[in-house]
Amino acid sequence: MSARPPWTSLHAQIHRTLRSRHLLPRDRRLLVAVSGGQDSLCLIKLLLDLQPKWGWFLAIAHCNHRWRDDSAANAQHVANLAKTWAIPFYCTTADRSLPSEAAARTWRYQALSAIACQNDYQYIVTGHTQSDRAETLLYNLMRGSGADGLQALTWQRDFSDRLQLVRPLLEVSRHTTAQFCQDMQLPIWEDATNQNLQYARNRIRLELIPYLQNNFNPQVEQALAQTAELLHADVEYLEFAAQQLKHQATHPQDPLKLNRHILQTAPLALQRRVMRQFLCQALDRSLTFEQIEKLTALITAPNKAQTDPFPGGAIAKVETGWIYLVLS
Ligand SMILES: Nc1ncnc2c1ncn2[C@@H]1O[C@H](COP(=O)(O)OP(=O)(O)OP(=O)(O)O)[C@@H](O)[C@H]1O
Repeated sequence: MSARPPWTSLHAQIHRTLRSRHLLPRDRRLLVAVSGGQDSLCLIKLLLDLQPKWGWFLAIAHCNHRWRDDSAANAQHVANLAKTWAIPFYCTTADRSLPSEAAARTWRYQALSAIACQNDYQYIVTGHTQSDRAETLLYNLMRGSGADGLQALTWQRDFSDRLQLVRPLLEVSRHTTAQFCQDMQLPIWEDATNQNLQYARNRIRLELIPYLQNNFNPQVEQALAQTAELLHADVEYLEFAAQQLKHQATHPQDPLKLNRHILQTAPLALQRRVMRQFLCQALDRSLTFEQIEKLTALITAPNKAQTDPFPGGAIAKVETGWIYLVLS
């Protein structure tokens, strides 16, 4: 008989989080995204240890960006771990060079979704931590994000009707995942690019956060993550209220026409969100703050006012009580 795994306070914390937030229901098929770094190793070990209580079917997915000389060795390292734990392993390798961190991220999520869909997994689980959440909030704050960007990394996100992304470690610091890996003797694969100060994200992690911890608040990561959590609830509510307002303001026979009188009585926060939802849906792309502001301005603009063309050529115009979008 194999010995039972040790039960630590972190096991108990994650067990409680999964239960209270209903993140990963029992008996589901989970695809765990493992880079080989400390956070995702901590995640997979916790899920393996909790598995008997929850009845999940676990598998590992690794994405090889081919960014580093040791990328193939890194993938092999994760493959070996999956073999040791006797769980399925899926690996995708990029077939083109990925020009930026953002491009790599987009490719990675597409690759993970494809593996999940082809092999019938309902959940992709990642090892994002409280520290990632705090860093993402700071990064987006400096880029001028609204609350939507500052809610930074949510516990779960729908990829489709049948596939969800879940991040169970959002209340766990990177310090804790490192300690856990050490205690459990998990073989971390160190990613040398994490130390490269050319990347803004690394400068935030290695320079800005330590500065804030030393000079302002030792618990700054926790405080920022808490801000993200509060903003998340606000954003959820505002998006819901905006959806309802958009529904009321949309012309019953023409989805490209909005009633200005209804919008004029709403607060600016909702006007902006309605305009963003309306434009994103009609043009099927995300838009900049300035483009949404131009459309919002039409709510109170004189009759016959219009915007410059949006990407793709569409123009919004005012016709007495209505704003309507003319697609090119
Ligand atoms: N190469 C990889 N293969 C599989 N999973 C990965 C890989 N890289 C990252 N992940 C998953 O994503 C999580 C977050 O990693 P990291 O913080 O490096 O990514 P990121 O680019 O900042 O992602 P995001 O934009 O989603 O925050 C990891 O804990 C892991 O679960």
